[in-house]
Amino acid sequence: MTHATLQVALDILELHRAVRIAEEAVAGGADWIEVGTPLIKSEGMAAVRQIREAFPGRVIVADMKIADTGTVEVEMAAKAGANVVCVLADADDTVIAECVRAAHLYGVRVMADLINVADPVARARDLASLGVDIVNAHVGIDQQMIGKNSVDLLRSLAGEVSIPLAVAGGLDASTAAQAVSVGADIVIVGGWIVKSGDVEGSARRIREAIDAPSVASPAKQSMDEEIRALFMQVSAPNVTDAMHRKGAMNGLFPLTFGVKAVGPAVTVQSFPGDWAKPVEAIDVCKPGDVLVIYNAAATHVSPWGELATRSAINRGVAGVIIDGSARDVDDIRALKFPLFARASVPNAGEPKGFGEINAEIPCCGQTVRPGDWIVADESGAVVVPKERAYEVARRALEVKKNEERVRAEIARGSTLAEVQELYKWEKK
Ligand SMILES: O=C(CO)[C@H](O)[C@H](O)COP(=O)(O)O
Repeated sequence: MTHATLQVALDILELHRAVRIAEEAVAGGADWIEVGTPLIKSEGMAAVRQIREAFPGRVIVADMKIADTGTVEVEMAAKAGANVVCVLADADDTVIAECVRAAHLYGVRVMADLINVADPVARARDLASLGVDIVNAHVGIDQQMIGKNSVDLLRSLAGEVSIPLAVAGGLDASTAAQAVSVGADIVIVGGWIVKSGDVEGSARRIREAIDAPSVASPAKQSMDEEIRALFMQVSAPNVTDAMHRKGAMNGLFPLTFGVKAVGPAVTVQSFPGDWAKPVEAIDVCKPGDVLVIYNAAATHVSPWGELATRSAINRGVAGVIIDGSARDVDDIRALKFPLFARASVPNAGEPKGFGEINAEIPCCGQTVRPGDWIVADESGAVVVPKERAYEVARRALEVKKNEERVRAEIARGSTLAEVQELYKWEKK
């Protein structure tokens, strides 16, 4: 049976939480405990000391990401109780050599992190000859958000060096198993375990996956399918959080409930009382599109109602957003169609035909271009520029994951201020 080492990366800021999370991860089957870079930056070597004290028999990894002064940094981590110390593979050879010398003096190992290295295979060979003990095929969190993949990086290294290979970056149970089948000796998992609402269960699922790796690879999706699948897993608030609190439409309300609209925008520029372009635009939509209608914020007349909704359902339209009003709301609710507007009003106006389909439009304080992504739920609607849709969707999922563990800790009786140490982190 394969036995890869499972290293849990404590990538969190609060030390008191890190200890508990590590206990749960170890109970779920984690072997090594990594004091993650964010924890080291937040708490310093005290974090390494405390984790060492709490886990006397475990291998402790200090993810120092050393870039300079190799001796000093390896020494401080080793003296605090680390068994493995991480250096940036991109650091100068003099730094690597100093790390290796200091590691030998203190009886610890050096792991080199290949994050952002231009030629990972050549650099991994150099590192092995400089005396590094482990190389880590690591794709960083920001790089993951644009689709870079640590298993691909690991694959390129397999068989190229004789020292152990670690892998890190966005791994879950399925990709951890793939990593082991590609040749990983050490599987490093952060977010998927430590941000989970059930840390022990998540660690156990990874443990089981890497102990009996299956090589089945998931069916390939198109980029749009992937973006939609990601956005369907998150909420509109997760999305605006992922965009640094941007993108939300103001003054818009859900007129139907318990439904969500996700999809690329088909836009409509229209005028109050003129419902021709909004209705014609239904026939321009592809299944899964969201119709976004600028109707000059009018609240005295509606360009949308039940018959338009039934037509939109026939076309597979994912939802409608109106900077203006809608009517027949009772019928539309019964149809469970996602509809968002400023107001409801019974007047319909006339189909005159002014306006434009698929032009850039203003909508509730945002600019929407055809193809920009819309995520709308009962909290409201967010527009995501099409160029950043994949990245924002990935980041929104991270936001959601971050909330899972916090939610679990609140369920155990903590408050949000306690969990996040709000007072400590107030801006000074
Ligand atoms: O070193 C790191 C970030 O720089 C992380 O520890 C590593 O990427 C693992 O975390 P995750 O599984 O969340 O990607």
